[in-house]
Amino acid sequence: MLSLYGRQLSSRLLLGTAQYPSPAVLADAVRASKTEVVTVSLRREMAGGQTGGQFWSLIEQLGVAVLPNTAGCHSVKEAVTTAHMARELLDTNWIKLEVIGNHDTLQPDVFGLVEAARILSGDGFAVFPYTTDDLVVAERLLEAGCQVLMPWCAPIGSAKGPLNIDALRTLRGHFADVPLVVDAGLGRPSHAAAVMELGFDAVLLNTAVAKAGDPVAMASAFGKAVEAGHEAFLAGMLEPRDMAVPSTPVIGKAVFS
Ligand SMILES: CC(=O)[C@@H](O)[C@H](O)COP(=O)(O)O
Repeated sequence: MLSLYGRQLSSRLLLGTAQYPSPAVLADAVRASKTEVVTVSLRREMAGGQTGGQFWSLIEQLGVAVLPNTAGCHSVKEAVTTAHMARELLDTNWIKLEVIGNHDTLQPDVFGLVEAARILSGDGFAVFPYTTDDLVVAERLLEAGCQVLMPWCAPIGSAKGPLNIDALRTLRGHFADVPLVVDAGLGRPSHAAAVMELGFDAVLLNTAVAKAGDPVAMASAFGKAVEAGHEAFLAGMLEPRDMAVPSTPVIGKAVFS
């Protein structure tokens, strides 16, 4: 079981709710993925979003936990205010904290992120910070009160997959006891399996499912890939070797003359 801020989850896939072709497809994708947590942009959905007021009843019907996010916030003040609104409206102290630092890359402003994380942790929030794969920033976020980290593997919506496997491996090695969720930039189920094979606890993704030719089938594929990657990690994988090693024993081989 995955434990995030004391909540036990069977699924290690967290799914975004934006950009689906229709509310019905979103609902079917959530079910097919078997996720138990969806993230919702408070700013977008409060502004009417893609589905208007019906969106919230749809999410309620799905029976999944809601992780509100501060997507679209570019300053500490905006992010903190949005988090407080989310807590009041959705009755949860969970917040996926995004403080965007650059319009083109949508990469986090890690300085603002640490500041906002400190404020919100002090205010009693369970903060899920969307961060880079930088080790020192990760340390600062933990010092600020975060108990979960969400490093990116590539820029949001890029579908590039893990750009810096070594940095992700370093994070995993360094923070053996901290739940680490890879967030953003995944494009294919094999990307999800690859980071889960490194020992990450979960992945969060949106675009690769919502924008797939068949979002429901893709949600199902990602769900399976996450599970396969985790199972492989637990099973203990063979390290790559330089030399060939025969997989068929020589002793007892039939002799043809
Ligand atoms: C929905 C959400 O929170 C995104 O900001 C998240 O980071 C996912 O990124 P992808 O869309 O690249 O999967």
